[in-house]
Amino acid sequence: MSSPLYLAIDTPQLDSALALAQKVRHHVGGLKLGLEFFCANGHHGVHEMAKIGLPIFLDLKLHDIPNTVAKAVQALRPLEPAILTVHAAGGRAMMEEAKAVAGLNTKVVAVTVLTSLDAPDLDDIGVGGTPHDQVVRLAALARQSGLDGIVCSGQEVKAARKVWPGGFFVVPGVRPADGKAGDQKRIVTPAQAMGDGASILVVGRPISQSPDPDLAARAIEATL
Ligand SMILES: O=C(O)c1cc(=O)[nH]c(=O)n1[C@@H]1O[C@H](COP(=O)(O)O)[C@@H](O)[C@H]1O
Repeated sequence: MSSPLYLAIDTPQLDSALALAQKVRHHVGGLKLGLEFFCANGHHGVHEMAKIGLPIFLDLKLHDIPNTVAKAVQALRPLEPAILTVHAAGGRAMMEEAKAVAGLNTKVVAVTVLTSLDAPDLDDIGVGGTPHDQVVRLAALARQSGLDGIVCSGQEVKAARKVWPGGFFVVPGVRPADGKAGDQKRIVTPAQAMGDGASILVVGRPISQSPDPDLAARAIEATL
């Protein structure tokens, strides 16, 4: 079985992205390409990364009116990503349209509450209640909208799994017990996230900033 560990390749430089992916490719299950990579390298960059032979998770967190998001998803179809993200806060119609035009082999997953936000941050943007309640609410909405799953922190994955037993749950913001949180606020260990029902884990800096990325990936894998 392939590893549930997806490496977040957060760099705009194609050569560094390729070099990092080559180093860890035997110990991760997929590569996540985000906004900074895509803005700098576009479709060409995704094609180059796909040559490594691992599934590609295209994390563009689309969030706009339904028509615009649907057209963007259509424009991404030739890339055939294994996973694609949209923001659940874009609403039901936006999620329905994104799923309707995505390729059959692409899982469309909705970002619920970013792992960099805590309860006071939600309050600042006018969202009452806890991250936990908001994640559970948006998980139910993503499910009703026909998506394949959600992105949430490891702190809510157990509760989200209860409302959506068959969902595909992506958990970023995981940190080994001695790892630096950085800008992440709702962190758990990789083992806890998997035990609580994550389908895959997204890990960036604990691997990419390590002096030995392959060793760091293997050390995380060994805890799962
Ligand atoms: O959609 C994501 O992947 C995502 C959602 C979220 O709520 N939090 C989050 O950190 N991410 C992504 O997961 C990765 C986490 O990176 P590290 O904090 O370096 O492990 C980054 O690429 C983020 O863009």
